[in-house]
Amino acid sequence: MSSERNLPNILITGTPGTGKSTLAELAAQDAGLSYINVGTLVKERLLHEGYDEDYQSYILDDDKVIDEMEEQMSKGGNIVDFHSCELFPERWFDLILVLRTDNTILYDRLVARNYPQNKITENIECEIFQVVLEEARESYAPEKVVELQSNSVDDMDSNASRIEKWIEDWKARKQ
Ligand SMILES: Nc1ncnc2c1ncn2[C@@H]1O[C@H](COP(=O)(O)OP(=O)(O)O)[C@@H](O)[C@H]1O
Repeated sequence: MSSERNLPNILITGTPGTGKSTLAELAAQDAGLSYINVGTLVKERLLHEGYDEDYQSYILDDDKVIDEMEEQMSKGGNIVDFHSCELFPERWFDLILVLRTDNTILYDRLVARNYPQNKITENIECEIFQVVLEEARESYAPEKVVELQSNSVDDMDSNASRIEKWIEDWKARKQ
């Protein structure tokens, strides 16, 4: 399906706090692509079935999310940011990047966000057991899934450069 698009779609996923939003915004800006923060979209367009007070997060309505995004995704040129990846159609993405962060660094980032303890524990366990990476490998072709370290600002810069280069290569292959 990617042949129908003139620009690629990239998914940046990973445990909350690994740096998805920071990297996705930077990469979208560098490449002139659109940035889609699915969490924000869910909140603003009411694409959920309510709020889980214990985990302080919205319960997604997957069908509404897909319907809302379908048209823009079919055009290409999107960098999508979300902490889960199995709900999206496989055909949407040309590259799936899974950000990884060392536990102690991730812990400090989540504490700085004032997350409740149960949500911090859940997310640290999610990172230890590489839940999102496994989910990505099960949901997408293995050659499209790339794991990226996201511990430092240097990591972020090199990840942004890698994405920029990958987009250029994708466009060159299209011509
Ligand atoms: N590679 C990185 N190195 C250092 N700090 C980072 C890095 N990526 C993100 N951060 C910081 O970590 C926090 C969480 O980043 P954010 O992009 O909001 O994560 P996510 O979108 O995955 O929840 C922010 O304060 C951000 O500035």
